This record gives sequence, C-alpha cells and structure tokens, in this order.
Amino acid sequence: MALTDTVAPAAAPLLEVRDLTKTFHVHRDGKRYRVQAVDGISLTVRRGEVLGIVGESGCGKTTVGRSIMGLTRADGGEVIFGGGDLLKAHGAALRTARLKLRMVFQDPYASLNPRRTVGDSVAETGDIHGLFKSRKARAEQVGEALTQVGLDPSFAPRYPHELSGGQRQRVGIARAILPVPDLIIADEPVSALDVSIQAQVLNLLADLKARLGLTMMFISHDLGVVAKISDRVAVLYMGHVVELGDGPSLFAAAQHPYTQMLIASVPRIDPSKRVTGAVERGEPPSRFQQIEGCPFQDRCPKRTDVCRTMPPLRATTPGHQVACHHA
Ligand SMILES: Nc1ncnc2c1ncn2[C@@H]1O[C@H](COP(=O)(O)OP(=O)(O)OP(=O)(O)O)[C@@H](O)[C@H]1O
Repeated sequence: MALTDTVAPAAAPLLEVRDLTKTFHVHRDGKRYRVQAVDGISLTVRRGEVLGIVGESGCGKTTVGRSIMGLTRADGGEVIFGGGDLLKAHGAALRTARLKLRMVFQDPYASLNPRRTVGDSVAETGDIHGLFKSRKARAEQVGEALTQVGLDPSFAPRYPHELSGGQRQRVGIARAILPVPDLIIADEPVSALDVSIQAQVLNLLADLKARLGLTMMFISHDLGVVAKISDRVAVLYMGHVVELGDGPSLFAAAQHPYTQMLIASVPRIDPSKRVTGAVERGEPPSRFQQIEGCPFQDRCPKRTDVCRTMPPLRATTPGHQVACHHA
C-alpha cells in the first residue's frame, strides 16, 4: 500500500473566506471618511461545525456575513463555496449557491414581509427555484419545515403580526431550511429576543444542526451566546480576526487581551474560566480613524513599541491562532 493511502486526507472546509476586504465611504460634517469595515479576514467553516463570530458593535461581523451572501459587495478576497469563488459566481452557479447557503437575520420583525403569510415566506426560496411539484407538495413541505422549528403547520396561513418574536424567528429559521441548505449564516439571530426565548431559539438551532446535519456561521456580539452554540470561535476587532480557536480552549485560555476583556465582561461564562487581570472595557476607537499596527493597541495593557506593527494571525497551540505580539 502506498504511503498516501494510509494517511486520511484533511477534511475540506465547506466554506473558505480568503483575505476578504470591504471599505465603506461615509460623509459626515462635510467630510468624507473611509471605514475599513473588513480588513483582510480569512476564515474556514468545516462541514458540521458551528463557527461563532464575535466582537463588539462595529467590528465588521455583519459585513463579513453579508459579503459572503453577496448582500454587500466585497472589495476584495475570495469566498470559496461549492468548488468556486462566490464573489465571481453568476448564472446557474450562483443560483445553486443560493439554495445551499442561506441566512437567518437578526430582526424577525423586519425580515418577514408583513403582507405575506407565514407559509408563503417559508416557501419563498422553493417558489423562486420552482422546487415544488404541486400545491399539495408545497403545503406538505412548508408544514414539515414549520414542524422542524417547533411550530404547528396550522401557522402557515397566519401573518407575522399574529406571532410573538420567538415564533417569528422560528419562521425565519423555517424559511432558511426549506430546502435544507449546506450552510446557514445566522446574524445575531437571538439578539432581538427576550433572554428566556433566546435560550429556546439557541436550543432549536443546536437541534437542527444535529438533526439536519447543518453547518453554521453564528454571528453575535454576545460572547455568552456564542459560547453556548459554537464549536470554534473567531474573535473580530476593527475588521480583523484577532483570535481563532476551538470554543473550549478559547474560553479556558484566551490569549489575546481583547478576548480576555470580552470574557471578563460576560457574567454568564463559568467564573473559573475567566482570565484575571483583563483590561477595562473602555470604548473601541472611532472607525473613521486609521490605525497603524495592532488595532487594539490603544486599549491594551500589554502595549509596547512593537505593537505599532501589525501582528500576524499565527498558531500558538494546536487549533488556536492569535494576532498579538505578546501572546
Ligand atoms: N452600508 C454601510 N455604509 C457605511 N458604513 C457601514 C455600512 N455598513 C457597515 N458600515 C460600517 O462598517 C463598520 C462595520 O459594520 P458592521 O455592521 O459590519 O459591524 P458589526 O460588528 O456587525 O456591528 P453591529 O453589531 O453593530 O451590527 C461599522 O463602522 C459600520 O458603521
């Protein structure tokens, strides 16, 4: 037997984001500012995992998700999915990708059309792609999708205003799983919900992942929520990935001062796992400001002269990467 036969090939990532960039231009007080929302982000999502994306407001989480989906036009980089670069895809390749890659949005009030019934919203992708063989088949599949998310099929003729926030988000999720995709990008899917409902929706997503074999990118500013559902976590700061690792190792032994700060500010994470000596929270710098070197230097207690150069994201321990000169 050849040597190569004895070595299992590394599992190919389902989604690979390479060096993604996006700049917005904003006009304020008669001046034009450049906001580097995403500044060379590279990530992979492996089949069957939940990759959490976490960071404070404005760090670029939503822009990453929307750029992958093509809802925001990235300036540069590659999004490799289904064998090709989604940023260059068109025609049949793009249509296929749209079936396999779906999004759940933060605000279930805004993301559902108030004039469409629950059933029509859930059937939307199937309708666009002509996937239903008959009206009966459509009703059955909508009913199945609603059942999968814990809603009775009798919800189909109702309108969004008749539902609670949690029920609406379940409809948003049902819409994303008909037909069952390969990957769901969930952008702050529980942030608009009451805490008790948040837990139910998180459990539902974890259940669906197990039942349907879904892969997920889970975007949230709330580290406690991300910790509950993610297998691996990418921590974003000012448009950069500053730390990336397996959930347990990241939460037990965060190496970037920014991640340590986030963990210290989350009361719900096991106190024994909190890192002591973390920096005070403070505020991130204005996104209009151009920073030379490490984007966290102004808030960092470990800052030295070397921080004026940008630290690369480097592996420190197996399964763990950090962008800090002092990690
Ligand atoms: N359409 C836009 N036009 C101008 N600036 C934008 C636009 N979208 C995002 N930005 C800016 O890009 C930066 C990153 O925004 P983004 O929404 O991706 O961050 P985020 O981490 O998802 O934050 P939040 O949790 O507040 O949504 C912010 O400074 C934001 O103001």
